[in-house]
Amino acid sequence: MTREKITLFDTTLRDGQQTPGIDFSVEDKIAIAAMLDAFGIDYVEGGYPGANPTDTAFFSKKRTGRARFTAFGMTKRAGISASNDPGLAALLQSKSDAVCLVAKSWDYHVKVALGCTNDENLDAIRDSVEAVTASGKEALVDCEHFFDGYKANPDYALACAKTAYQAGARWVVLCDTNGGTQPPEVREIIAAVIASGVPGASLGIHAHNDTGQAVANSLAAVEAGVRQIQGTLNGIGERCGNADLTTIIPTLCLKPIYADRFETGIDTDKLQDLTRLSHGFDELLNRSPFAQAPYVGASAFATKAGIHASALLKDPKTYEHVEPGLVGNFRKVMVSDQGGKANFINELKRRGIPVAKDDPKLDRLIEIVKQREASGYAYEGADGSFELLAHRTLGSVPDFFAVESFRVMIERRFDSNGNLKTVSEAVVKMVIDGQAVMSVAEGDGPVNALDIALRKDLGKFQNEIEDLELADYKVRILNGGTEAITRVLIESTDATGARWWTVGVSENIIDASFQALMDAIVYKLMKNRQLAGRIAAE
Ligand SMILES: CC(=O)SCCNC(=O)CCNC(=O)[C@H](O)C(C)(C)COP(=O)(O)OP(=O)(O)OC[C@H]1O[C@@H](n2cnc3c(N)ncnc32)[C@H](O)[C@@H]1OP(=O)(O)O
Ligand SMILES: CC(=O)C(=O)O
Repeated sequence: MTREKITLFDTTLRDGQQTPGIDFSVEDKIAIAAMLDAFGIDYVEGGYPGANPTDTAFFSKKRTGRARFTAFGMTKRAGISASNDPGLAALLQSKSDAVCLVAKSWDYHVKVALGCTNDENLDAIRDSVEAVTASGKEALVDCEHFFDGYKANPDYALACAKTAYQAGARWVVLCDTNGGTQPPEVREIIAAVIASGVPGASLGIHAHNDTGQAVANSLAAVEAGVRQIQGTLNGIGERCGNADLTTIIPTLCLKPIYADRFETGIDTDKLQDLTRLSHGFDELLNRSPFAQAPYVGASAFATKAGIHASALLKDPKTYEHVEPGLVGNFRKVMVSDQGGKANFINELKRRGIPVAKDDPKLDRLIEIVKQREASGYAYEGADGSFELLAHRTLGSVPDFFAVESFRVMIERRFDSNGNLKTVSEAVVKMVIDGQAVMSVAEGDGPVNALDIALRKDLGKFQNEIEDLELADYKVRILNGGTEAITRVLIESTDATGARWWTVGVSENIIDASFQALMDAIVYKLMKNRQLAGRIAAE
């Protein structure tokens, strides 16, 4: 059976640009357009030429190879002709292949926002579409507020869609601009549009996520007959965002209910790039990927619960809806107080630490982890500390050095120029090979001072930790009030590029930091001796 094509339209660079806190430069746009083009998206909407210098510069050249490079802008204003409308002229002059015109389709908006008559708006839609097609570009029309408009005045909303179609728009896109429409309403209204004479093969859906239904509404629209989906990478977009293409694409490709009937043009190899695409985009935005994102999140195939892990390790299908590798993601079985023997054996094996299921030391390790997690530790995010704890419980860790004491002082004083300054100083006393060593250091803050002092003189191990760097530091207060417990997580890295997290917990933030710093150093010394960090490929 031949499958019908679902056309993928990406508006990351246009609606995504309307996300609070997101502001792309021309260079960002060039990089993102290239990523989308290479992935196999059919249309890349790049922005609004004429509205701002960035978008005008971006559209001074064609930026995609395979994908249709699409400019966005509004229909001509009422009262002037299409040929005299400067906004429309900027769209036609841009180096785009297609123009997506936003048109009002709710009579209330025509009256309130445009201040013109319903017929003048229909004329604006018709004349603008004709001007685009006459220029040799493909025309698309985003019918803004289509679903709300249909509920208020079905005849007028349908007239807008039909006018766009009859004027020559290749795609008439039904927009749930305010994001409040529900999937059954989407199905019903699209059936009415198709019955009015606009074929499903010319219809698209543009859904916002204000009730968390953008993906569901997009899929409902496909079921009802539309054949183009508009969305964004990682669901960015105005307010709560747009339909997330990183969820929609794998659903269309991997779920038989869609995959048996439709094709997206994204083949198996490309689909395996999906997680990389999603994370690469977040990297460009300088933000952490959302761990619980469907398909592509770090937790999407992570199993914490012991009962799940036990079955998953017998057959992954027991707790996975699709195989993680199909979208370029990984299975992860975590150790925590929610874990049973299966979680621990799997994680230890991954780290090259053999242990038998009936080894009483394994029961002891599980007991320690559960007790410690109850007191505030979190080992699922502290792989380095977990590995050290496992070595200490199941085998041994060399006594590289012993810390006799440490002291941290914070002083607010005037410096020699008379400026008030807060100074942190740390003193650490250690014993290495029977020899007492004392280090004193100043730092930007107390933890920094302690870190510098700890690593200032490690005797015969000093040259081994020269490349050790503190990459990240996170503090969490676990319960409020005077009983507050502090959990510190520290990420370390070294010249090999390896990264590991260590944890410390105490009523005192300096003490918690000290524990995490100590684990970071001991892990590094173990790693140098290939006693730790031997992680099997996932
Ligand atoms: C649902 C959506 O996401 S639509 C996309 C929205 N995106 C953006 O608005 C981002 C880019 N926009 C801009 O930079 C500016 O709004 C511009 C350059 C487009 C226009 O700026 P200005 O000319 O200063 O107008 P302003 O933004 O104040 O108001 C919008 C104008 O467009 C008119 N307009 C809005 N939609 C349409 C439409 N579909 N067709 C014709 N005119 C429209 C409004 O009536 C208003 O006209 P008015 O100034 O006579 O009252
Ligand atoms: C066009 C658009 O972005 C919307 O209606 O939401």
